[in-house]
Amino acid sequence: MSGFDAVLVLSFGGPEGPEEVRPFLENVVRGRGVPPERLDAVEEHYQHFGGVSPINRLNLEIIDALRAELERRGLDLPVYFGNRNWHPMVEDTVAKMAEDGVKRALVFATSAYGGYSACRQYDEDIERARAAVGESAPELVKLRHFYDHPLFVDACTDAVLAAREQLPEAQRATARLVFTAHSVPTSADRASGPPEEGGHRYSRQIAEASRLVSLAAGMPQHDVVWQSRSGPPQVPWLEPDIVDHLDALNAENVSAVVACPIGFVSDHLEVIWDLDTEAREHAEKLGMSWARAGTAGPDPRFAELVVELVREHVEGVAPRKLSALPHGGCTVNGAPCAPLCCEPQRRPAKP
Ligand SMILES: CC1=C(CCC(=O)O)c2cc3nc(cc4[nH]c(cc5[nH]c(cc1n2)c(C)c5CCC(=O)O)c(CCC(=O)O)c4C)C(CCC(=O)O)=C3C
Ligand SMILES: [Fe+2]
Repeated sequence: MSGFDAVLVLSFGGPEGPEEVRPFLENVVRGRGVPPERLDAVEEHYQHFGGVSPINRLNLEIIDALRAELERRGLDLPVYFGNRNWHPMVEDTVAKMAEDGVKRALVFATSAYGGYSACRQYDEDIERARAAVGESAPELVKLRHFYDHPLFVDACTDAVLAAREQLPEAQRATARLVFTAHSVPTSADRASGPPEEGGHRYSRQIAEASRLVSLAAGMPQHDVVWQSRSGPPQVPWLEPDIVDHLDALNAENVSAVVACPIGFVSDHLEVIWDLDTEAREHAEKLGMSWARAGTAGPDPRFAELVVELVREHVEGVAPRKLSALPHGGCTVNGAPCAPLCCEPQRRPAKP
């Protein structure tokens, strides 16, 4: 009927023990000009949690919920799991899919957005994995961006409202809603999306998702800021950083913040370190109240969302989206969305 025989959940990956941290980090930054001092600092963040990132466990929870939701909808599609940077590696998973006789699969990448790191790099993963497997590799069709899907927006909205409830009652009405996403080099943001769209697809989609959630939450005044900056210091990245932004809000006499990590689908290490540890401590130092909204991944609507994206392909369900911005990301066998879409940036040459 639909012509698809499996779903592949494709994610970032993370270490599961102290000795896995460094090799994982080396995989992440391979050839990307991230200075060793930055890697040392990030290694410490991971070692702080025993060298275990929560990301694999959270992805397995998403997969369990996805399997149940597929079954509930009567869709008989096995779900596979593969990562870019750590085990199970996507190359091994796609090899297993080929062995199992999978011919054509839908790929759910665990990012709602366009841009090089959030979309195109997952295309590269698909291409690399298929090339490693060779002729028997299944056809892999990536599902589209979902930053403005009503189920994603609703899940984030309820998480924001639940976080606001954690604040002292007197501060709830005036608390500032602050959205965060992973920073990227400004050049990468400028190059994101097809050239005819004018660039900045990543930051525009983040801003749009944030606007939709802030309206739905009834907290229209909101800010969009960035976190987890990497790379060499001389390369400009999207700003302001959440920690600097807390200083700015404090100077404006804002006394409470609800932070929503809208750029991520689960509470992985960059959320529990950069927000729950660094930003929270900074807020406390400034005497500000701080509440962090959960990510959409654990919400039951998230599995429904993934299944709805699958049903767009297998049942011709009409795509639901709340914004007028285009949604890309749906391509075959790792092709870019359009010529020159989210072109990888040239990394600064080593001095
Ligand atoms: C846009 C974006 C997303 C969101 C889209 C998506 O979710 O895919 C994302 C997600 C994630 N990023 C993660 C971890 C890391 N990202 C790094 C480095 C970088 N990220 C970048 C961008 C993004 N990253 C960039 C431009 C770099 C610089 C190097 C390069 O150009 O590639 C580094 C290297 C060390 C450092 O931070 O310097 C680490 C360890 C984890 C897993 C955390 C865990 O283990 O739980 C997740 C989900
Ligand atoms: Fe990252």
